[in-house]
Amino acid sequence: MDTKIIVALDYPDQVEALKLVQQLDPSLCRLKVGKQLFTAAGPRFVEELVKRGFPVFLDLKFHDIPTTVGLACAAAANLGVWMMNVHALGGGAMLRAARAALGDAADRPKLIAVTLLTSMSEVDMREIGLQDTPRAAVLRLAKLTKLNGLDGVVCSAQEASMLKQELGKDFNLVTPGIRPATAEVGDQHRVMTPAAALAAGSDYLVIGRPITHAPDPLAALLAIHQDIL
Ligand SMILES: O=c1ccn([C@@H]2O[C@H](COP(=O)(O)O)[C@@H](O)[C@H]2O)c(=O)[nH]1
Repeated sequence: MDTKIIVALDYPDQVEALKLVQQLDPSLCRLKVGKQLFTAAGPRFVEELVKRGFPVFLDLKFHDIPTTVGLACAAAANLGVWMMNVHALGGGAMLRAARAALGDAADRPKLIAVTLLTSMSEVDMREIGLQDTPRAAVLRLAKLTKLNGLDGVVCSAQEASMLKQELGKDFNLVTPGIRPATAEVGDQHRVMTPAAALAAGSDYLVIGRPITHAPDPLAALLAIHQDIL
């Protein structure tokens, strides 16, 4: 099964992460390794997840000068990950360097760019000098991402239908901020339920705490599968 669910393994170390991973298999979910787990467990743990057959999204959101980002993307590709990302706010030259570093082999990792973090509201945008709406900023950054040859973006599911319409069905939309109706929203602002996100055009749903903080994470994941059947 080509699953659309990406479980965010936001755990303090590999021992904690493996408690969940050992209950999973690649037909149930893809896995995301972010800054916390990567910093604690390192690249060898990413390789271990790849070895177990999971498509791994390395969510390190690179944002630096173009040369540094290109070299970081090349190093990430060597881990055998399925997907990696950078921040679109790094600009066109940085996006091109990231894309160029991955080459054109058929099995290269997918490269996507974060538009506007799903935790950000219009108030947060004003604080950093962005004067438009989240939708306008996301569209602008997604267009820049596509123009520079990347495979898709991280956005909220609230922007998914607009982006599918504007940028086409092959441009991947990876959406965190997914919350089953009964889940706590926490620090996310632009959220949607799993079923609504898929209906809106999300290609992949990134889900962390609604699964990892559940009393029975496997049961929580299976319940989401049922919900989106
Ligand atoms: O805009 C973004 C980009 C990345 N994330 C990451 O996704 C997960 C979401 O976890 P939840 O516990 O389901 O909120 C987390 O790893 C973030 O770093 C995001 O939320 N928004």
